[in-house]
Amino acid sequence: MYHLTVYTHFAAAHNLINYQGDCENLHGHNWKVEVTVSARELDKAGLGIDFKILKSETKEVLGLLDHKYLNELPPFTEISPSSENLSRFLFEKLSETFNNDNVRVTKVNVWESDYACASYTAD
Ligand SMILES: Nc1nc2c(c(=O)[nH]1)N=C([C@H](O)[C@H](O)COP(=O)(O)OP(=O)(O)OP(=O)(O)O)CN2
Ligand SMILES: [Zn+2]
Repeated sequence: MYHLTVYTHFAAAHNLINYQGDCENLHGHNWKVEVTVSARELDKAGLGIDFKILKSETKEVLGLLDHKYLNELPPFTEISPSSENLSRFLFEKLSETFNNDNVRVTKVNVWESDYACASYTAD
């Protein structure tokens, strides 16, 4: 199995729901997002999936969140827009985009700072 990872980012505002502390107040982050897909086979060019496609399609999905107030967007009107919930949301959206007979999204890391990251994986 081949594992490919791309790295991109988005900026947004949020406030945590059901949280007691500073983060219940409106604030923002420049989230960094790492997407890993796994490919069983390579094409004739030796690629599992072209990084160009992986990056451009990932950016399109992140466009749903970029420069938005996350708490106004489903499902974050109902669940807290924590990095954990963002990683699962992005994992599911990116799986709709990329999964096929050969390629599957296997991990999404969401970094809300240089020091703190949440991940969602296939298992
Ligand atoms: N497990 C999680 N914990 C926290 C999350 C989260 O998504 N998952 N999110 C937050 C807040 O979003 C908050 O903005 C982060 O605050 P904090 O950790 O205090 O970050 P700072 O950059 O301000 O770091 P300092 O170390 O306090 O300078 C909180 N927890
Ligand atoms: Zn925050």
